[in-house]
Amino acid sequence: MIELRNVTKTYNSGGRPAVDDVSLQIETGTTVALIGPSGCGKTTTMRMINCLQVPTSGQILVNGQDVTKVDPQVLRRSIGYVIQQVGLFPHMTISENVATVPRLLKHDPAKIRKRVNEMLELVGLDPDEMGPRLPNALSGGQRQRVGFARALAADPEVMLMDEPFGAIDPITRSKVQTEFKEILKKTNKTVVMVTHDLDEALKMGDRVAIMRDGKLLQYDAPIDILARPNSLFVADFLGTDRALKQLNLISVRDRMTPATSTDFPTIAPSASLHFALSEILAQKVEGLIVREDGGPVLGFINRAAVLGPVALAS
Ligand SMILES: Nc1ncnc2c1ncn2[C@@H]1O[C@H](COP(=O)(O)OP(=O)(O)OP(=O)(O)O)[C@@H](O)[C@H]1O
Repeated sequence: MIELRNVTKTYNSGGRPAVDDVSLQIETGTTVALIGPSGCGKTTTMRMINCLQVPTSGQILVNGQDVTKVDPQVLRRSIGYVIQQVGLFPHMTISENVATVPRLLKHDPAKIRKRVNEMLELVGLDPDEMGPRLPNALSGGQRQRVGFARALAADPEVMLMDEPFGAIDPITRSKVQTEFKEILKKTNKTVVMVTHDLDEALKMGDRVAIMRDGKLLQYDAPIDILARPNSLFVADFLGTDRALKQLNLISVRDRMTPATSTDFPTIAPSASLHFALSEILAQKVEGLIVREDGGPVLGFINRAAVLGPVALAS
């Protein structure tokens, strides 16, 4: 668990704080996305967790331990860090890059080799094909995967991710987001990520922290933030399509009813209500049969079921 207690950071004494009295708790195994307008203090907040910045006042605890009391080298090796520019060492092979922290930690070479291969496989790269290559022989999306594998290699409990998908094209980004999210859940990482992309924050975050002028305005699950923004600023920030955004966060499985007819197009149970609505509109039908590809009928979803659950505060 990561805990920020009344954390303030002022870069210039007497100036406005970059981070202003922020308190929040991040449960083990969950992901928090920090989001807000440029300059609101997201990056500073994240960088204080691995002591790349030191709080002016307040405390940051990782598993009950004050991060400013831990040797910075030890702290940074125990916290994975993924950044947009990836920062791979250009003259080292992909395998050597992924092995960086385990080598620093002086793990056994055979164990490191095994771990590197496991990590490359985990992020969808073939160790035999990709491992011997240099970073410049990879695409941007592949390099991002290597950066992620490198951060995971030492099996840190905590991962910090600074705009990790910023440099990837939108289609690859969506795929990589889904894969990284699954890996982070499977490996039970506690994650703090900074993003400028609201859809990314809503997709990746178990909770989203919305900041403005150094202050934490709202800290809630995506669905709750969309349903109940606590200020005009947050409501504006979420945009006028926040009802539609809620549909993205709920799956067909959660809203389907028993099927009484099979005479409709089909949709997968894991599809979002947003996708179901667009299919219903595009195909001009009343509803859709829910089933896995080639599997038995699981249920039915109609327009009313899609639109019913959207709850918006007035
Ligand atoms: N090293 C620094 N020295 C002085 N001021 C800084 C430093 N780093 C950040 N700041 C200032 O602190 C404030 C918060 O910056 P920070 O980078 O944390 O915001 P951010 O929300 O991550 O911004 P962005 O979305 O533009 O990356 C800004 O006003 C910024 O100019």
